[in-house]
Amino acid sequence: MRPHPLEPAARTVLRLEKVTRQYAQADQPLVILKEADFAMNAGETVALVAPSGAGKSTLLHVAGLLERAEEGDVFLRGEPCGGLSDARRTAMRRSDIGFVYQFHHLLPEFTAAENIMMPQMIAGLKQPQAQERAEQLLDYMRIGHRGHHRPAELSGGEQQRVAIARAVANAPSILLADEPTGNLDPETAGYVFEALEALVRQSGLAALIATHNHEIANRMDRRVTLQDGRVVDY
Ligand SMILES: Nc1ncnc2c1ncn2[C@@H]1O[C@H](COP(=O)(O)OP(=O)(O)OP(=O)(O)O)[C@@H](O)[C@H]1O
Repeated sequence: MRPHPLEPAARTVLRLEKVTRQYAQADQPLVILKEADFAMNAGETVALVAPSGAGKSTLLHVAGLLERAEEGDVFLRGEPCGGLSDARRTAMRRSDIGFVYQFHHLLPEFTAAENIMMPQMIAGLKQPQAQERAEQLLDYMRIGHRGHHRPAELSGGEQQRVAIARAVANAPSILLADEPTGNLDPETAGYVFEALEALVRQSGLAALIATHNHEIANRMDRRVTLQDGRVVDY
């Protein structure tokens, strides 16, 4: 249904509508998401807390256009994405969505700054501008002095802060994070998460963060879980 012309502009940046995602098995398919509905507004932070194997990563992959739903659709800023070509989905993902994973997945042969410059230059930015933004982001994450180091020369917390900076390098409107602090000790997890939260709040990103950490979940605007393949608030 079209919004009324006098309504304020829709603030929903991500919406899943009756999304079903299943994996083929020998006997019957393994259904992970079943007619799942979910919506997230600009600037909203949402924690996704569910037991291991419940489908958190699957939900993030479908929401992030890395996997296609068998049924239902994903809407990015109102645009239905299910029927789009792989190339178009990749373009939308690159411009609109940042991903952070449990492991940093930084390119080992490049410095921290270069890792953050890479997605910007793929998006067409010139090297000096990409470098300036990388340096700003490193400063913001309080690791400005580590920009010339390669990932192997950084601590786990520093590596993850570089990964977060890289995820937002192209100024996406949505951040999807899969256990972003799951590989860190509790103290490091705490300060990495603080940096992530500050960045999200400051930039007005909508963030969906899968986590087993209830302290982190409690700091989000909203908490959701997966129940029988559906997304429910708790
Ligand atoms: N490609 C695949 N083929 C078959 N089954 C899969 C595939 N990917 C995931 N699964 C299954 O789907 C279920 C949900 O997996 P998913 O990784 O989404 O869970 P999760 O909640 O993120 O778990 P964790 O907290 O352990 O990371 C699991 O039972 C998993 O084994």
